[in-house]
Amino acid sequence: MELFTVNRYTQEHNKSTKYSGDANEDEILQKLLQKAEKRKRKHEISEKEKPFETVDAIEEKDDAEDAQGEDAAAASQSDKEEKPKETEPSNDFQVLGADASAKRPKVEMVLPAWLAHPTIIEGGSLLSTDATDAETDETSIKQLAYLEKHTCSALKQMKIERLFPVQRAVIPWILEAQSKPAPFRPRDICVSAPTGSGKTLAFAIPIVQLLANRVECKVRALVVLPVAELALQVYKVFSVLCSKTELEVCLLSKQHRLEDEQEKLLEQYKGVYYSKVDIVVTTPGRLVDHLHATEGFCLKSLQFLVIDEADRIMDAVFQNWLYHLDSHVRTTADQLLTGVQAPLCYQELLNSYGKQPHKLLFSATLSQDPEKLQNLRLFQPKLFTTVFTLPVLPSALDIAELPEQSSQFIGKYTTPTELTEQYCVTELRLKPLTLYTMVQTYGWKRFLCFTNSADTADRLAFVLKHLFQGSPITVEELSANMKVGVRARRLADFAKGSIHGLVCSDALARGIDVPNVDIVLSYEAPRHIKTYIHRVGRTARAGQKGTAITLLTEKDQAPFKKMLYEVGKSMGEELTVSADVEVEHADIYKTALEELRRRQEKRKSEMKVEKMRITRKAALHKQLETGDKPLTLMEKLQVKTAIQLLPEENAPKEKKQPKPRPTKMAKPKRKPIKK
Ligand SMILES: Nc1ncnc2c1ncn2[C@@H]1O[C@H](COP(=O)(O)OP(=O)(O)OP(=O)(O)O)[C@@H](O)[C@H]1O
Repeated sequence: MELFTVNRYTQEHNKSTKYSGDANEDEILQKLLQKAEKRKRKHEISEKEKPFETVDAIEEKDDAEDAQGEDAAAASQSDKEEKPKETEPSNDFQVLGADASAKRPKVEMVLPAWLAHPTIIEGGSLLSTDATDAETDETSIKQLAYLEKHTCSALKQMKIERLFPVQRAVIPWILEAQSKPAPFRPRDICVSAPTGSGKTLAFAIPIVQLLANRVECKVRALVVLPVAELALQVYKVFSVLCSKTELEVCLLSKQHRLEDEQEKLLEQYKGVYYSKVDIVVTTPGRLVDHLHATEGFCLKSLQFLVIDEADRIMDAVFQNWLYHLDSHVRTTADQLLTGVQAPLCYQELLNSYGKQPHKLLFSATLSQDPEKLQNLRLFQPKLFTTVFTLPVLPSALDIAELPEQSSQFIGKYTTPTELTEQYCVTELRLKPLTLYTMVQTYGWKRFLCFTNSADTADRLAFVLKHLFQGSPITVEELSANMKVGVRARRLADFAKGSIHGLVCSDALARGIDVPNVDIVLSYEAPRHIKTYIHRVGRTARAGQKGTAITLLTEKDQAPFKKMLYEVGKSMGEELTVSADVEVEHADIYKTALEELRRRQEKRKSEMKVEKMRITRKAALHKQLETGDKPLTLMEKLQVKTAIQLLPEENAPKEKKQPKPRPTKMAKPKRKPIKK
């Protein structure tokens, strides 16, 4: 600072020799601050463009103030006094367009009444532990008059004796809403309940009961889930419920061939297509495939549209599936799924009665954003959510502000009461070793470990496999990079117990119901609270106890704490790992890391070669397609480089190369129906 002062203000310094160096510095600083303040105020005033107070007038005023005293504190004080005036609402008429950049008072978000005032799903623990409760158990399926015999017998087959709170709230409501005569159309519902609280049965039971007495087989219920694994899980639940009725359920997902699914969906008789199924469980992508490619796939009789993990499906575009579905569902111009909302006029209600599906949305992290929900054009929506009280005392935290709750419903992100949350602070470079040490120390036999990306999952699984070599613990990877079939096998092995730990990417964090997961580890702190809620929700399901542990670096701690705090959660207890144990395993860790480095290098060079091969093939392909047309200079160069990189390969045999067949949209193969 002294250097700066001497160089820039030598003259002043020489004149005012009576001041010490420090005092001079202070004075200059003060002047600079005042100048900055002046400039800032000038800017603010010019922005506001007050009609009766020009910038010059303000400058004069400032000068006068300066003359009164050089004290910067006083200047800032006067500034502070002026500020409230700026935010005071003016009673004057506002000239449109003249005040566009002026600061306006903050507008508070106001939720629609149905979101702000939900129906609360009461009920604490999912498991009945009370002895007296067991004797006079009103929740027992035998006591619930609204459950049909076939449902009770299916539930028994699933070893379910009581209904969970979300099921007790939602099932009778849907059954009653559907029993109303025309033109009373049931209100669409959104259900927000914790992970593992039994949401699947909450929509599956009423749908099966309401469709059980149908005469003609038509697609009357469509259940949409974000990933194939989830669709399979929900399909299994429907299959058991439908097995006691005449209803047919079908799974449409990328796990099967399109042609096989078409066979299962429809049959043709005298040129007319007939549906072979009543309930379709699918993913958005596969649904769009069938809407385009399956002739005769008709959704005009759709009575129920269930969107499970609704926030995930609404967040992603998924080939604009809702738009495609809309055109298949509507029968008249007004009955749009995504377009005009059905009017409340009696005659129009009567006309549209029974022609629009009853929409049922389910999620553990349902979006509060009315704009997103707007896309679905919900009819008079109703929200069911679980009771949720803020468990964190504000005094226990160093974060100053309480989360804003005014006019917002709380309970958006709820976790099961049986879940214990913990965290462990470690160094970034030691994370795999810490994880390994924890598994060894606590003897975990069924754990899931989530990473923020599929690549990290791959690398971590590799290191852990090396670390666990020779021990009875088996660890495998399960990520979106793998084929659906392999993922299914891994999950089955984990469920059987032949794999003890799965290292997963977040693609599988949602909805997957693997029984008896003891521990969910977050190897990396999740970036979003929703991800955290779904990850930890893989344990403590259906009333069982479970623990979630997050590995954090020093840097991760504050943002993670803030993220949890914003939804009224705390980080829980800290778990520590002995440094001695880490030191003990340092050698094998080092070897594992070296192995990983070697593998990564090998992969990198393999990828490079592969890239070149693809480039060369693409260039050759183009040459064949364009016939006599010569290659561009860039294409020639690409081919040349690729050939240089692959000396072992012979020169391309262009003429012998089969011409690639033009890709065609798959056409349904149908067997002729015997008369
Ligand atoms: N009434 C019940 N009694 C006992 N177990 C039940 C009951 N209802 C559901 N379950 C079991 O609870 C587990 C979780 O159910 P389900 O998958 O429907 O939860 P979910 O709320 O959809 O969870 P997520 O939000 O993670 O998808 C399943 O294994 C299911 O079989």
